[in-house]
Amino acid sequence: MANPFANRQTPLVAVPIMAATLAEVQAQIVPALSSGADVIEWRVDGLRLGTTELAAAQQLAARIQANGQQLLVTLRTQQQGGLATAQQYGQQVQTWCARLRPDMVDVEFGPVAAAVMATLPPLPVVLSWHDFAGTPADAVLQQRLCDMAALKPALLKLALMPQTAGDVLRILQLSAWAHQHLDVPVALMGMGNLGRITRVAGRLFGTALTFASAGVSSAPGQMPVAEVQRLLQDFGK
Ligand SMILES: O=C1C[C@@](O)(C(=O)O)C[C@@H](O)[C@@H]1O
Repeated sequence: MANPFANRQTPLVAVPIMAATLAEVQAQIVPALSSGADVIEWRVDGLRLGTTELAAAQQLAARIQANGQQLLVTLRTQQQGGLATAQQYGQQVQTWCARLRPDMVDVEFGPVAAAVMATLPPLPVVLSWHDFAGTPADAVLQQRLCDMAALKPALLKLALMPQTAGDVLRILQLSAWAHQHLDVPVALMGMGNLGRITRVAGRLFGTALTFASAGVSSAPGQMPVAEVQRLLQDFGK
């Protein structure tokens, strides 16, 4: 299985779809398809499909792939800033993979991550961890990244909430450190306005994936996709 995040010069750009109903997905998918983003992240936490709507949802997933974009399915739990319950988390992720047949899948880092990964189909796994309150100490984050890398996902993703310019610098520095020292591609981002620079400076600091908005934002600080693409090019020169 090829790793789409390996050896990237420029980060892949993902845009989220985050909807409660099929009608909302249908509306959000239109700008996402024409956005030029490499990846569409379908945040399925919070999505309620009626029994007759599954086939239509599957067609939307296939449309993303036919459009040459990679489909990332993410079920974000309440503990990590999403809407899904943590109950039977692995089972829920498995079910969404079977339904939408994505190209890659998000798994939240935690005590059950390894067991969850073992039950999934052979897809690239984006192993994620969020802190919506702050940016923990460097030693804590380095240890977390090492623990995550031990599970051998396709990508390690940390989203942190910088509170000071110093935190922003630490995120960028940690990104460069992880890129150099770990044998797994990484994506580190700062949320909120302060963190925005981390979403566009990835070419300098070794980030393999960044998140932008095609109308809908799934985290504070996401910028419009065209702006992110332009700045990624500018800062990488
Ligand atoms: O993990 C991430 C990163 C993210 O939280 C961000 O900060 O852009 C947005 C989420 O949708 C995604 O699953």
